Amino acid sequence: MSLFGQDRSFLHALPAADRRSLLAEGARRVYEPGEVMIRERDTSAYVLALLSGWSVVSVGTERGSRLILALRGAGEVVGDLAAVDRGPRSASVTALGTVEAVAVSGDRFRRFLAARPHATALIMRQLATRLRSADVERRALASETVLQRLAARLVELAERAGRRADGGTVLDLPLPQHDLAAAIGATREAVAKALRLLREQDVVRTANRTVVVLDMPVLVLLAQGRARPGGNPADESPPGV
Ligand SMILES: Nc1ncnc2c1ncn2[C@@H]1O[C@@H]2COP(=O)(O)O[C@H]2[C@H]1O
Repeated sequence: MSLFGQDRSFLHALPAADRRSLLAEGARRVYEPGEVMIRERDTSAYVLALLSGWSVVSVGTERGSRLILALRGAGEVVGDLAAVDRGPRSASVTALGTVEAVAVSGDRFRRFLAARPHATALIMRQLATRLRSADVERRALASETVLQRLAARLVELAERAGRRADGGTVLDLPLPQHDLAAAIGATREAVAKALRLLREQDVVRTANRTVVVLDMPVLVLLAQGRARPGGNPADESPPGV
């Protein structure tokens, strides 16, 4: 499962001349931390090419909570679905920190793609990656414990946003810790319980906005469902964890 996009973002994969043309089609915008850049179900159709900062893609749930679908950063485009299919916005996109972007109207973005088959192919690849990731996510939700899903998320965040320090891998989370629950489709209580298990076994250490992974090999095994907290095969996870 993956919160992040492809290694090579849309803007970076475009030839430099095309990248300049696309950015010249739009207007620069700066979003403050927490500002909604795109609102779920809106009928707007602009595309945002992200220049810097992190944004979070999420949907509201029936229970009034939110489910985090993805994190998007510099070089990526968001808002492509409405621009392509002219439907309402499929999700909200919110700035995590300050985000700098260029907003290109849906019409201009479609014209840009129509004139450049390789750019259209990149968008198709992005959609394919997203669909694959959504399939993996559905399987995880249907079959994995909260502990396993949390471990997998932490491994991913460590690989993509981790740095070696403090005797482990420090995750300077682009995501506040309390959003971890929203990122694995679990309740906060279940995530707090899973984190406690990981802490008790010295697999992670947690502080305000950071998580330090102390034992990556065990975290990876937990993510793969090949280890149990405490390492005792008889030590079954309680239901929901
Ligand atoms: N599962 C997802 N993964 C990554 N990005 C998404 C996902 N779902 C929606 N988005 C992005 O969020 C945007 C919301 O507005 P759009 O539907 O126009 O386009 C959407 C995509 O760019």
